[in-house]
Amino acid sequence: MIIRQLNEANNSTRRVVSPDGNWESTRLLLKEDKMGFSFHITTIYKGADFRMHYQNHLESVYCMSGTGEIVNLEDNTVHPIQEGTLYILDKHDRHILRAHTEMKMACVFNPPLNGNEVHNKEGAYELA
Ligand SMILES: CC(=O)NCC[C@H](N)C(=O)O
Repeated sequence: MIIRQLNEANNSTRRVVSPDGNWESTRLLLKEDKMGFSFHITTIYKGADFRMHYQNHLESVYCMSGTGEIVNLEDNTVHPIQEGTLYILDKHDRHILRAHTEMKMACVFNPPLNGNEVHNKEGAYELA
């Protein structure tokens, strides 16, 4: 069994701050834990408006607090995000995320991240 505390992880190298100024993410569970997925608590900063395309990963994102919206660039639909919303990028969907307020998200990635990934120009994480 593995037990981790967010407040401890926030003060460690598990906390990654994106150089683009849009988000930070504390990666509580990583590839090295051999669970087959990684689990992160992510803060999207208020006013963030950015494009992503996880070409190499599937991702589920659950909103714990805050409000915003996601644009599905595959069909140009816009979906509000609020506490309790889960969006699932099951088709490597190109998307834009907008934060109307700060948003706290719980994120699961398959395959798991190694720990220090930040987005490349495409808004993807490279595979190690
Ligand atoms: C929701 C989202 O994809 N935010 C970018 C950061 C990512 N969740 C991560 O934890 O690396």
